[in-house]
Amino acid sequence: MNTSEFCKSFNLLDFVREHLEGHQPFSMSLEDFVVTFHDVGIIEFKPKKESQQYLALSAGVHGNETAPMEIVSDMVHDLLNGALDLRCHLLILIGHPQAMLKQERFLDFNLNRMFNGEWKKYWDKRDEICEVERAKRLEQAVNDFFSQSSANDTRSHYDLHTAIRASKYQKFAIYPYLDSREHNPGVFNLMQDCGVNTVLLFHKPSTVFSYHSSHNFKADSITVELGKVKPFGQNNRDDFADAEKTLRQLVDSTYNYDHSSRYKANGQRVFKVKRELLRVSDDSHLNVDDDLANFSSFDKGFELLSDPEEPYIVENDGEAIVFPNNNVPIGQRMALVVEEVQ
Ligand SMILES: O=C(O)CCC(=O)N[C@@H](CCC(=O)O)C(=O)O
Ligand SMILES: [Zn+2]
Repeated sequence: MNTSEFCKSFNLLDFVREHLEGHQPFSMSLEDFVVTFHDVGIIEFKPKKESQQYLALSAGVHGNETAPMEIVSDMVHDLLNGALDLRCHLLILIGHPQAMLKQERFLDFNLNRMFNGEWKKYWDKRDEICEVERAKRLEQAVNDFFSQSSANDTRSHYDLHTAIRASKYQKFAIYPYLDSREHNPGVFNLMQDCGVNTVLLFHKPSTVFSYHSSHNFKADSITVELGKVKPFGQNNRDDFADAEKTLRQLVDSTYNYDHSSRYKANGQRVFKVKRELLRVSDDSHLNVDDDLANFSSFDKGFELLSDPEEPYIVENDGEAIVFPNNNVPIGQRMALVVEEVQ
């Protein structure tokens, strides 16, 4: 097959399904860029014209979160076929090919709890936990990508997800802890342009993918929850139109970064984490319905987390919950208790 036939028939998700065990790297030179398929689900586009923008887009770090994978797959197809221009350095990552094949969140261990070197703690168990080597490989890809940039270049990483349950605010983002850096208003504005009107500020270092790139490369990184988990083919792509349009504008550089505080005037809600509720024992149990929406709030005095040793009783009216999950192992997050920043 020649390059043009390869590009015309290329479907990223099918290609990933066909190369689950990995493949040898290969590159193709097209008119405006060189594209390198480094490994399964790891594709880098290098523009032939100079660019100071380094953009990493990851999707499918959880294998059942299909809409973001469909979006980046279509973008790759359009790049290869000249329907989308490339004006930045671009890294596309399909996070967890094996979980994607089964449309499951993860197979052995939550991949999005393995970054920022956390996988090293599980290295001896890499034969039992398939996510260990994948976390290492993804980190390496991000490290190689951002290491090519210099101090004056712009680095960004948008880790695209969909949430298990519905949300009171349908699209929201989690801005990782920034160590000593300031939040970038441009990121809030960008989120708003993606249709994301709620941003949650995380309060401490973590092991999620967006924290890895933020912490190690000072990238403008953020985890974006674009809607609710649905099987492949059942996503209504109109629901993602603003996000998709904005991501494409980042790639072809028609997006105008705006560092004003317009997101405030436009009513973007900002929350901060008050408490992370961890499973401390087999008896830890969140007293919430399975279909309770993210950002639902409670009255003071409600026993949100039952546990013989460490229950959590709501301390103030209006405390809200995000990502409640009774199905996590001991030591992992069962929920975030959040409150709105006024
Ligand atoms: O809906 C849920 O309960 C989880 C959705 C999801 O995968 N969220 C990410 C958020 C990562 C972050 O906090 O930046 C996760 O839990 O990994
Ligand atoms: Zn996810």
